[in-house]
Amino acid sequence: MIEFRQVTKRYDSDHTALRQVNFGLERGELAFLTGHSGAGKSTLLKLIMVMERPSAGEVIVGGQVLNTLPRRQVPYIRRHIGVVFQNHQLLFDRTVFDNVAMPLEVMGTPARDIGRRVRAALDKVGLLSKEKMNPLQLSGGEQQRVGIARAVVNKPPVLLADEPTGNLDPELSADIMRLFTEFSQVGVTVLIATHDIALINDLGRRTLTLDHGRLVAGVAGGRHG
Ligand SMILES: Nc1ncnc2c1ncn2[C@@H]1O[C@H](COP(=O)(O)OP(=O)(O)OP(=O)(O)O)[C@@H](O)[C@H]1O
Repeated sequence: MIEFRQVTKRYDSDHTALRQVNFGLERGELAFLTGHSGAGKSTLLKLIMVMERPSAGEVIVGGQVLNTLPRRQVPYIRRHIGVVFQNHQLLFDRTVFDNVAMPLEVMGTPARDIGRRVRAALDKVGLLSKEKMNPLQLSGGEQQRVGIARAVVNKPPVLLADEPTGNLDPELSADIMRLFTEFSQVGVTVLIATHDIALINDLGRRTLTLDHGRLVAGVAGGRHG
């Protein structure tokens, strides 16, 4: 579902963020992406989201080579990629329902489908009863779950998360990871960038480790230690 072939990303002559990175993630695979600050994790996620383009090599998502994708097609690719951020990026002047509905409204989904799909996503993350609330009235863990509902409301085949448990205690982090695992079980390819080694070791999933832009480990089923 996601494939990197000899991918190098150079921002300028002094900043090479990724060096000849190779890996592939299958449909329904859940993997972690880790490495020191500045190792290139965010850059790798941005290449998948087509927020950046590679300097060399190929990034392939869902069989589509993204390098040469015309700019006007970028929004269509992005619809297939749900993204969860550490700081939720929720709008605090809208209800929980309206926050989750946003991607569907952007896509022009008919109003009669929006209600059904938003409620299905909120139900999935256990927040159906809070749809009319303002995100500010929710706890940090609940806000993060609203962010996850918004990321999956249009059923993307790929889900990316950048430090999704950064501000949460271990119990809430485990809840969030359970959700990600459930999405992978229904075929979503999930890639989670994190510094949280405990989280990684708990799940015993494949870990892609970056070190100064190079992929140094990415063994299937490998544990990080
Ligand atoms: N827009 C940019 N222009 C120039 N250099 C950049 C740009 N974005 C990132 N870099 C550089 O690329 C390298 C990788 O950065 P990146 O943000 O991908 O790392 P990261 O692993 O996500 O770090 P962190 O864990 O701190 O978020 C760093 O040296 C960074 O300074």
